[in-house]
Amino acid sequence: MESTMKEIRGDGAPCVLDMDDAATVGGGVEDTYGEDRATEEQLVTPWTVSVARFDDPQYFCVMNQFEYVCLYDLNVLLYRHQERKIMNNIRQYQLPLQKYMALMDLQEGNERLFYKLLIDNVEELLPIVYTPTVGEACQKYGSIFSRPQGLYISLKEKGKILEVLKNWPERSIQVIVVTDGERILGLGDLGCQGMGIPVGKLALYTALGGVRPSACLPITLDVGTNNEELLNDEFYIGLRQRRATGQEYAEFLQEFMSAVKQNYGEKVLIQFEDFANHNAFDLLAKYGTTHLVFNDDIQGTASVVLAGLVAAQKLISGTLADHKYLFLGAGEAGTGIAELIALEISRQTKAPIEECRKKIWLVDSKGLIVSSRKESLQHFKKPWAHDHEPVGSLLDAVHAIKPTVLIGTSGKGQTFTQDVVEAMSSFNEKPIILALSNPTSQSECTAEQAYSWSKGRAVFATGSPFDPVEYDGKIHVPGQANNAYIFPGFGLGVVMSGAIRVHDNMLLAASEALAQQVTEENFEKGLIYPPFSNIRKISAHIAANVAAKAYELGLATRRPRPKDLVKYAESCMYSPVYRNYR
Ligand SMILES: O=C([O-])CC(=O)C(=O)O
Ligand SMILES: [Mg+2]
Repeated sequence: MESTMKEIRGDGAPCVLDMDDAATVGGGVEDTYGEDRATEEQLVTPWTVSVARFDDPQYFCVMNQFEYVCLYDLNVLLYRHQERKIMNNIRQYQLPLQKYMALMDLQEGNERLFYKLLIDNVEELLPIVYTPTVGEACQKYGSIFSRPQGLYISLKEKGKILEVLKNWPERSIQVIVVTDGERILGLGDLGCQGMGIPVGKLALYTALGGVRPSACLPITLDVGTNNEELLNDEFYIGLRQRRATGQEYAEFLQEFMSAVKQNYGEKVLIQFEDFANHNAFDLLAKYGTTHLVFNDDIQGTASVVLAGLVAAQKLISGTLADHKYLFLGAGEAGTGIAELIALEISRQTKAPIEECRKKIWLVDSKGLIVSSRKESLQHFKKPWAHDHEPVGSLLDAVHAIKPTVLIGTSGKGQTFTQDVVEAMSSFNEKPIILALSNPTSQSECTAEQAYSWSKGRAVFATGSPFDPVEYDGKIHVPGQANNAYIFPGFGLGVVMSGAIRVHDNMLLAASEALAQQVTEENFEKGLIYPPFSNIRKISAHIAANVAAKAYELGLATRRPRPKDLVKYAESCMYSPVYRNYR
């Protein structure tokens, strides 16, 4: 008979795990600070913890509790009262940036409460701690922050990056999100001020994917900036020099990647975020074979879009192979999505991938990518240079290709004009239109424009959040095709299986799991993504599917393989529950 042990889940419900599974609760990383809900049944004497970690935001609650300890049931006080009070405070602020700053203060001051709030109010707070407000915060980062978050590693630290990493107080790191700030969302080069992005992404790793906060490390590599405005800004927080390039840049990155592996081992997930195209593809290709790396903008975005397209087939009764795809933008997101679509069509139809790529067309700043341009194209665009006469504009390309799916990833706002959307709607009963550029100001069109110009017929989703739109008496709800659906669950799946490399099939697995989470009720509203309110459940399914694929591919090292991977994923997820004090 198999041995079992009783567990208490984050929501208080008991669940039973196999002994083997229980032995690796928390993804196998030691729960140094008692963040796991697995330890929350144990009574803790507050002063022992507070002496040890009195300055730590995770235990700020302990200080508060001294005042209340005899008077109230602490959990009730801290959960219900404090949470309501702080949400109420946050709602008082008029500007999203003020809300962002209040939430960052909370994250610094009382980390558990911050995560509790974020998890319980995810749809309301996601646009604040993440896209689009995080974009504005990055633009103003130098002037709004008194206490920096994350770890900055600058060119000045060349030769001693390992020492710098050792300065970070946490030892058991599972996920690093790193940027060099060169392409922050669609806002361009924000240099060191890009730190808001790794900080925000990792907050989502914890809130949406359940990776423990202490296991997350946000890093900004300061290699200079080419943003003249920042170079002349007295509040700019980074190096005042132009960006390092070529060999200097490559050597710096090499030292960083080696230092990470030396310090944290082989199983730390390194997520590249918002690097410029000219570095992102090379870094992924170079380190994909030696490190556990994932590029969110290439691979995460691809996986979320593929999920939406698979789900959309239910609304239009087709298969991926039935479509013709046109992209505006041939950078990381555009080519990353295109390649994953081609891979999935090839998997479904057994046709060679080269054939499947022919269904996909890309437009860049010089027009349609066609074979006559091949010689001058950057390497990541070459697979998309098909035979066709040159076409200059997006509108002409829409007329020439007659796509069924139009995807915007160029980082430029208002490029899906009325003419473009009307053309799409003239030869498609239900045109699929995805305006993916972030933040809101860079969106290719708004939800209102998409629905009114298509006369309510578009199957529409965006990278940044948009409110529902009423058109012709019907409410249309635009989905948010943002990689936030994927990376938290994907990362959890990688970490909990102890995967040592990321494989494309793991991205397909993530995509498949997300598409399966779209319900009939969601479809009825025209949605091709489930709501974020269920994201932790969704993340557990994504993690389980990714982990299953990692085991199947022989890339997982955590043994034995848990039998029920969804239950195991849930058991690994951090829940911000206060501990009980004597
Ligand atoms: O951060 C987001 O909202 C999505 C993303 O990765 C990007 O736009 O670069
Ligand atoms: Mg990004």
